[in-house]
Amino acid sequence: MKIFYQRFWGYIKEYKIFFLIAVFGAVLSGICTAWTAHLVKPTLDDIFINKDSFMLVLVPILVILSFLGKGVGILLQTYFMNYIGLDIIKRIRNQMLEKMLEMEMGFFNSMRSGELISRITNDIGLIRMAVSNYFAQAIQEVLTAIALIVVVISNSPKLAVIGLVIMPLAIYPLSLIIKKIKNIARKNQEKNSDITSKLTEIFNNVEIIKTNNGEKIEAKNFAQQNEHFFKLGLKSAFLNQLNSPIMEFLGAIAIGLIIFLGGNEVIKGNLKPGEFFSFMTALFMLYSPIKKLVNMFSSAQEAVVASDRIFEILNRKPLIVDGKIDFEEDIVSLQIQNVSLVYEKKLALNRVNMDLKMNDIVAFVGKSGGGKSSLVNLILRLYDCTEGRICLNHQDIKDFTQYSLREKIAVVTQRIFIFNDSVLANVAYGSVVDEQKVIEALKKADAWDFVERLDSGIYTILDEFGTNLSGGQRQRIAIARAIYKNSQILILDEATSALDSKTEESIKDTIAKIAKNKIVILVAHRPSTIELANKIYHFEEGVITQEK
Ligand SMILES: Nc1ncnc2c1ncn2[C@@H]1O[C@H](COP(=O)(O)OP(=O)(O)OP(=O)(O)O)[C@@H](O)[C@H]1O
Repeated sequence: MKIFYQRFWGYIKEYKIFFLIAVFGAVLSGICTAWTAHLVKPTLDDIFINKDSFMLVLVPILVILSFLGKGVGILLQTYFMNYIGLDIIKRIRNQMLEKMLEMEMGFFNSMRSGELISRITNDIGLIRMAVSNYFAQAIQEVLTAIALIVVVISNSPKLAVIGLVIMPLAIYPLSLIIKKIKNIARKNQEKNSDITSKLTEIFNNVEIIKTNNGEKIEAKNFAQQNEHFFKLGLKSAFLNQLNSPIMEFLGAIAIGLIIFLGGNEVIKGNLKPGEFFSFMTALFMLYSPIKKLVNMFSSAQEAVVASDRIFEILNRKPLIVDGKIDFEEDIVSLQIQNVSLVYEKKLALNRVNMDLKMNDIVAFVGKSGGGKSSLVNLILRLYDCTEGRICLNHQDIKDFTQYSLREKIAVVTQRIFIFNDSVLANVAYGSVVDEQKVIEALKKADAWDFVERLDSGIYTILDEFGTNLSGGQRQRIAIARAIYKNSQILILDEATSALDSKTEESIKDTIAKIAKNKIVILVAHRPSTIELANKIYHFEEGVITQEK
């Protein structure tokens, strides 16, 4: 809990003025609340018993003013704290995505996408309440409680002892419950991640699920996870509610005792009725802030767990450390020197060597799983070599910033990314948009014919994953994107596998034409694609076995 507030205090400090206004609102409403309890005393003693006509006018005005003050205070507090809370949440959400995108590929392989989505949406949602409301509300409730305790003690210190001694007795059972709530909150949030992961998996694979008649299996698996989630939610709701009856029971004991003892004092004439009722009103009113504080503390457990999950990501350092040099010169050569790559335990590349020069068109061939795509991933620095090094113009790529390195490389991989945006934005993705250049790239990639015929041409919005395109059309958009980038290294990893032989032939001509002053790497199985290459590297189980 302490760590939680320390973490967010760092953020809140940046909104000093707004925070001070909110605290002023909290103080105002706290004082006004206590003042209303105090007004019971002049109402009884001065108006009813002493029949004071001046007080008859003054007390109602003071009542109205104190409620007005309370309302204004609450409004100031809630508006400014919500502003601070929502703004912090917005910033943390942005920071989280930026941080996640900085992570190496291994991070994404080990975390399910649903888990990441859940942290960035659900977990952040959970801390919102705590940051927006609990900080100022806690201040307000503590101040209200202190002010009411002052009223209680000033009316009868003797009776106050009874009321105020019972309170700490409640702390022990409540602390046990709160500990349990925290455990359940952790399980609950993990389960929520499981559910989001399952849903992402289902929606991303809906075609396969349908073709394999998997709807019932998926629905059943989901229902099981959902049932578990429901049980945890119910348990947490029950424990959260258990606080109130415990507090109420102990409160009733205190009030019963006070009525007995206080009534006795009034009968004996040691205490005025006004003092007693003011005391009782303040004590009744004291119950509300204390109950709210206890409830807030137990609800904040979810936020504490969520903030642990959020800061686990925010404090994590990417394993791929960015280089310092902006790589600006032209690429003349690419060296792969004694490179090995181990994914967790799997040896994917074993002491690979290669020396490529500008104007080379090389082909990586070999059986599936041989390590071709792994080498491409290393050149792109999506992973770091476990051993050996990769150099551009004889300088280790680790020295360069990842941004400047990837600016120099255009890739079409087996997995084609189409964004839910226009053809124009899809082709120019990551670069400055130039319509004429996009059309040129589409023409070179043999995609212009079909794009031109789309309803809005290059402005047609493509569906997520490019589901409104055929496999071959998707591939041609991806090739156009690589051509548009006009980088000095062009990597085509099975980039023409979905094309008919005539289109493939035409794209081959384009590649031959644009290969000038570039290094082109073709990862391929088909002999037709390999024809272009002046060097062929044969991969088998991570080793280059043949070189022509
Ligand atoms: N992210 C990963 N984590 C663990 N192992 C991986 C990962 N990616 C690839 N591998 C393993 O590394 C080996 C080489 O895979 P790679 O994708 O480089 O082969 P490839 O030659 O490109 O195959 P294909 O022609 O089928 O695309 C395979 O045994 C594969 O199972």
